[in-house]
Amino acid sequence: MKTVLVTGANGQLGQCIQKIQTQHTDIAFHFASINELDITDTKKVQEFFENQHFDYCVNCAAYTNVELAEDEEDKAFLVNAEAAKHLAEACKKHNTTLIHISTDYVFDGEKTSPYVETDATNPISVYGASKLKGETYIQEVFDAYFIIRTSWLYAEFGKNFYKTMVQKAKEKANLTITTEQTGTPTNANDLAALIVKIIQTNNTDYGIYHFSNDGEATWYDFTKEIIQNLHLAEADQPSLKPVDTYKTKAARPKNSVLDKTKVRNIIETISWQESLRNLMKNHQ
Ligand SMILES: NC(=O)C1=CN([C@@H]2O[C@H](COP(=O)(O)OP(=O)(O)OC[C@H]3O[C@@H](n4cnc5c(N)ncnc54)[C@H](OP(=O)(O)O)[C@@H]3O)[C@@H](O)[C@H]2O)C=CC1
Ligand SMILES: Cc1cn([C@H]2C[C@H](O)[C@@H](COP(=O)(O)OP(=O)(O)O[C@H]3O[C@@H](C)C(=O)[C@@H](O)[C@H]3O)O2)c(=O)[nH]c1=O
Repeated sequence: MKTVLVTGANGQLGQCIQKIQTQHTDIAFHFASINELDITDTKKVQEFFENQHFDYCVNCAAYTNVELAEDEEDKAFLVNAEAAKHLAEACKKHNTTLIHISTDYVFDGEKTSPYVETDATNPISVYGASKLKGETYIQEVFDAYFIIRTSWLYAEFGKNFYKTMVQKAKEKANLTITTEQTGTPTNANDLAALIVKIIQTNNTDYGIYHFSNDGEATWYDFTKEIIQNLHLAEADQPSLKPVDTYKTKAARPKNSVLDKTKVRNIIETISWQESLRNLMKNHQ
């Protein structure tokens, strides 16, 4: 029986992993929310690893508010960088493989084709910089890590762009959505499946991986597809307008499409439209 600690377990991704735990009776999960394990509490992290052996630690804990991070730099770096480093140190000491999640926002978006794992990073936001620092720390500490960079996560859980748009569309709001960024929406349930697959197959091809659904979209394209899948009557349709720029505090990469060639050695990938459709059949 493999033992797996999941930090930040009540977040969006953490809940997606919780949802599939019953399908994996060969894995003993310990789901720790921030209340049980605050990953910035170094002493608590050490105690946790001393009290029980974990074969894997899946770090779903993160500071994810891209806008607020511009004003809360210290907090973002504490959670996304310093705490990630301490987790890696605990993993190293206790022979635990770390599966850590990172982001497309480590790139500046100037590349005009999909980003591969070895491309130069150059974050343009505090959030992106804090996540990159977390990656760097982990790599400095040890080798037994999977750093999975993903993009534009959404699911039926937590707070995300998809859920905001579903709610606004149902309220018949006037939506103005940017076409300035191109990336790939990713169903967090698909990422949860990748994480479990790595664990189940005893994969030891450590390193950085890019994972997202297939294809590309602007936030406007994503919103349009969400609304189509709601199958609203003509009279209930919201107004949807593309705009060049939607004013925000944090800068976001113009292009953050990730190349999935490497990760396809582990799992198949599916188009973002298909995965969105699958989710919306069951959750609206
Ligand atoms: N969401 C997205 O679009 C994307 C996310 N990612 C990465 O994927 C990972 C999972 O993201 P997602 O599930 O969407 O994020 P969420 O914000 O939904 O979940 C993060 C969880 O971490 C918790 N948390 C925050 N600080 C701490 C702490 N100090 N100790 C323990 N837990 C803490 C949060 O608790 P609370 O809510 O109480 O603060 C929350 O439950 C993150 O690493 C994120 O950077 C990558 C690309 C896209
Ligand atoms: C709400 C809203 C946003 N936007 C724009 C703002 C922004 O450019 C874009 C995305 O909006 P959000 O701020 O919701 O998304 P954002 O927080 O930037 O999402 C990011 O989260 C972090 C955690 C990641 O790691 C990234 O991969 C990415 O998913 O859409 C509109 O154009 N219209 C709207 O009504």
